[in-house]
Amino acid sequence: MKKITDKILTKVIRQRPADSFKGTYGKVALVGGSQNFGGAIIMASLAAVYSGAGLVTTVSDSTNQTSLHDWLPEAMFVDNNQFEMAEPILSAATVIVIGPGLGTDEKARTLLERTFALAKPGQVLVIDGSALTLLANSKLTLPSGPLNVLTPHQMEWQRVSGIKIADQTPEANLAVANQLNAIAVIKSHRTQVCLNNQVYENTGGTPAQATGGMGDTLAGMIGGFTAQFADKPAAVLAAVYAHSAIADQLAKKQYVVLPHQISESLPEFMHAHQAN
Ligand SMILES: NC(=O)C1=CN([C@@H]2O[C@H](COP(=O)(O)OP(=O)(O)OC[C@H]3O[C@@H](n4cnc5c(N)ncnc54)[C@H](OP(=O)(O)O)[C@@H]3O)[C@@H](O)[C@H]2O)[C@@H](O)CC1
Ligand SMILES: Nc1ncnc2c1ncn2[C@@H]1O[C@H](COP(=O)(O)OP(=O)(O)O)[C@@H](O)[C@H]1O
Ligand SMILES: [Mg+2]
Repeated sequence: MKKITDKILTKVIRQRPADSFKGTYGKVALVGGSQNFGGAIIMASLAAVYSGAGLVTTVSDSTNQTSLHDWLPEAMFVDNNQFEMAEPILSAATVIVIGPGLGTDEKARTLLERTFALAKPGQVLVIDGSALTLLANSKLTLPSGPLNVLTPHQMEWQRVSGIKIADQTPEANLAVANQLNAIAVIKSHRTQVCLNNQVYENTGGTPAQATGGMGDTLAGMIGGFTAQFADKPAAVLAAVYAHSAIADQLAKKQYVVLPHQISESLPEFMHAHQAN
């Protein structure tokens, strides 16, 4: 199994060209956040902005708008009850992230179906949290156009792949990822990424990360990294590594690392690990 190490950072994170503007760094649209799980989509949106996406739009339940803007005035907002307003934004996005806090009710399933119907070639579609549970339970198929990136924890992967947690070996996981024609980021204390018929194991991470919202943050980071860096598979690996490396750094002085602290550390961390 290949290892994901700090080498991936300078391979992916580039010094920004002077002659650039927000459009150079990609548009990320994030769909999620029910009335009960608003925090999840706020944390994912925070991660997308702080990892450097040029323009970020959050499509969520209207009850989440004020809290989102308290945390993140940089994000635009569309009420998911007016999904027709979100459609052109999703169509124009470089990356769509769907699932953090989406929930699994009928409204959520419709939002997932409509998003899948819009996703197209050239886009990256990051599927996380509730969207994975819905994918497994409602027998939806992944859209064939975009580069699909699945970010399950082990139980979500069990639901999607049918492989019980105890049987989730690299070989078994890779076989299903290949069958789905997707990148699978299978999260645990040592996250494994199935990509291009290889399994990569992350070398960072700490139990200080074991807190709600940590995966929502990773989904937003994968969104931000794939929006702005050309090599999309490498950008996924770099986001996975950076997420845990920042946590490892903070955990030297903290008993627990909060998801929003990972996001807030991203600009300095990326500055320190950029290549010329
Ligand atoms: N602030 C917010 O708004 C937050 C909103 N969130 C949003 O909530 C939605 C539901 O996501 P979810 O992950 O909380 O619930 P679900 O999919 O039912 O999985 C949990 C079940 O799986 C089991 N399990 C086994 N192995 C596991 C593993 N390695 N890692 C994790 N779980 C593992 C686990 O076992 P147990 O803990 O009971 O032993 C339990 O039975 C989703 O949209 C998410 O984005 C959260 O991010 C939190 C913050
Ligand atoms: N003990 C641990 N060591 C390293 N990383 C961990 C540990 N526990 C959790 N994590 C990381 O935290 C994240 C949890 O994701 P997830 O369960 O989807 O969280 P949530 O849905 O609450 O945001 C994953 O990236 C996982 O690798
Ligand atoms: Mg999660």
